[in-house]
Amino acid sequence: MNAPQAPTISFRELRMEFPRRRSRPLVALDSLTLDVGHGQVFGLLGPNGSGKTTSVNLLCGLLRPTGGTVLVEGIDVRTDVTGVRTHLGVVPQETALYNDLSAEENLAFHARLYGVPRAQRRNRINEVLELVGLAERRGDRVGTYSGGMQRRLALARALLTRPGVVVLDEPTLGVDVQSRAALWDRVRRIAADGGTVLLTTNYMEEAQALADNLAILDHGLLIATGTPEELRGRLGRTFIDVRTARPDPALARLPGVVGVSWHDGVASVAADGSPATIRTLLDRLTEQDPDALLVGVRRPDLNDVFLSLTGTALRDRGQA
Ligand SMILES: Nc1ncnc2c1ncn2[C@@H]1O[C@H](COP(=O)(O)OP(=O)(O)OP(=O)(O)O)[C@@H](O)[C@H]1O
Repeated sequence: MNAPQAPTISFRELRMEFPRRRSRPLVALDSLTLDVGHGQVFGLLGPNGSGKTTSVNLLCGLLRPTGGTVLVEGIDVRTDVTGVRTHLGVVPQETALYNDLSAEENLAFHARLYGVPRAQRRNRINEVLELVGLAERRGDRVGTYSGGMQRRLALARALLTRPGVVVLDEPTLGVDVQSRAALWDRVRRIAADGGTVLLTTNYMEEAQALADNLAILDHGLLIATGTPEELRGRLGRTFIDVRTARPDPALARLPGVVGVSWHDGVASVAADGSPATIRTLLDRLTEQDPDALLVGVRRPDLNDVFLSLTGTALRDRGQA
C-alpha cells in the first residue's frame, strides 16, 4: 500500500485579527485548521466577509497571521515566503493586468519577472494562451477584453510558472455564463493534470460544479467540511418548501425531520422523504397557518446546507 501523501496545503490554527480604532480587533479568521490534498479542487465557500480572501492572502504571504501558520508543500509561509511562492500560481480578485499592453506582452513581462528561462518563454506563453482559449486575441490590448477574458488571462498568467498549486479568489465574480463555463473547464483540467486548486467562492453552483472537497466559512469560523455530496447528505433526502408565517420550531422534533430553516417567508424542512413524514409535516404546517402554501419538494442543495449550518454556528457562539 502507498503511504498517504502529505497535504499540499495545511492551515494550522490560523488566526487573523485586524485592529480597529474604537473597538476590539476584528477577528477575520478564527483558528482555521484545514488540509488540502494533492490533485483536488478544494473550495472555500462562504458569504461576503467570511474570511475567504484573508485565508488566501495568508496563504500567499501577503498578510502575517496573528496566530497559527500555513504550510505549502511542507514549507512554512512565515519563514520562507519565497519558497512557498515557487509552488503557487495565484489569480487574485483584482486581476491587476496592464490594460495598455497586449495579452502576450502582459505574459512576457510576468514570465521575465518570475524567472521563466528565456528559452522557454515563447512556448510557455503559447501553451497558457491556448489553455485559456485566448490564442486568437493574443495581440489585442487587454483594456479591450471583457471581464471574463481578463479573468482567463489572469489564470494564464498564474499558470506560466507551471505551479503545483493554483489559487483562485472568486474566479468567476462578475463573469458571464459562457466565460464561467470556460473557466470551470480550465480549472477542472488543472486538477486532472495533477495540480491542486484552491478556490474561494460564494456561488453554491460553482462550489457544486467544481469542488471535490469544500470548507464552509462563516464569520471567520470553519463550520463544515466534506464533499458536496456529504454536506448535502447531512440534511436528509428531501426538502419540503412551504410559504408560511414563521414555523413552530417544534416541527424539527417530528419523526423523520432532520431540520427546519426559514428564509424569505419560506420554511424549508429537511426530512427523510417518506410519504408519512411529508403528510404529517404538511398537516402540522397547515394547522399552524391555514394559508400555508406548498412550494415544492426537492433534493437539498448547498444553499440549504449553508442556511442550516449558519443557524447552528450562530447558536453555538451564543449569538442567536
Ligand atoms: N485589511 C483589512 N483591514 C481590516 N479589515 C479587513 C481587512 N481585510 C479584511 N478585513 C475584514 O475581514 C473580514 C473578512 O474579510 P475577507 O475579505 O477575508 O472576506 P471574504 O470572505 O473574502 O469576503 P468577499 O466574498 O466579500 O470577498 C471582513 O469583515 C473584512 O471587512
